[in-house]
Amino acid sequence: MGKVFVFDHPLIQHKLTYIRDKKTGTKEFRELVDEVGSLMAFEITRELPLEEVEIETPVQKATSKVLAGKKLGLVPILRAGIGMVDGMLKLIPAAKVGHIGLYRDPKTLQPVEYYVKLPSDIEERDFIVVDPMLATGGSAVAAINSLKTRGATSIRFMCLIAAPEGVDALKEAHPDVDIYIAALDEKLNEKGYIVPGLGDAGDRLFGTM
Ligand SMILES: O=P(O)(O)OC[C@H]1O[C@H](OP(=O)(O)OP(=O)(O)O)[C@H](O)[C@@H]1O
Ligand SMILES: O=c1cc[nH]c(=O)[nH]1
Ligand SMILES: [Mg+2]
Repeated sequence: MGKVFVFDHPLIQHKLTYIRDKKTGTKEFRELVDEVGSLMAFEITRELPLEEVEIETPVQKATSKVLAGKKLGLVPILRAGIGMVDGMLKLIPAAKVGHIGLYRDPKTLQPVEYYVKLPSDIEERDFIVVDPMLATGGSAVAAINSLKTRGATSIRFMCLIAAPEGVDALKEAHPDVDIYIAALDEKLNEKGYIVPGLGDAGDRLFGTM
């Protein structure tokens, strides 16, 4: 079964409070989501494998560590996932970025896929699917289905805020996928929004309320 990790680093928790606050406007919201994207990228890459290489410092020859293993692929779920990608790329600039476009039908809450563009070397990469919100879980499950159908075998999911319903749905559908979140909230409301949540992440990022 996939594991769930909550990033309780004080800087992430502090910034998340201002992201949640309805008084935070679009510009600041975007900046904060970008910053938390970087901080979460730092945490999620903690276990990346290293290998020793030979180098020469100005003083003498030395062995030192560099990243080894499979290359990374980031896959934001459009639109809102885009808000976290630049922050992540600041720390892992060589990652390739695929995009999966999905919106949640407001009546049925079912995801509707409208765009998929992924790196060509899918089997070679460890993917991190990124979306600020894991609500019913429908969008994350569909995005990961889409990646797996195209050949991805190593996938993790990262979001800012998750509802217990979304975590359960994702674990059930994709038990091989570990989930990384900044906060696990209380529940979903009758419209499928996370409570207390932050509202509609895409609308707040792009100012489309
Ligand atoms: O877990 P779920 O119930 O599927 O809900 C979560 C999805 O809803 C939001 O996207 P939205 O449909 O609002 O699209 P947007 O990013 O274009 O605003 C959010 O960014 C997730 O993708
Ligand atoms: O609370 C929620 C639920 C789904 N999508 C959002 O953007 N926010
Ligand atoms: Mg939205």
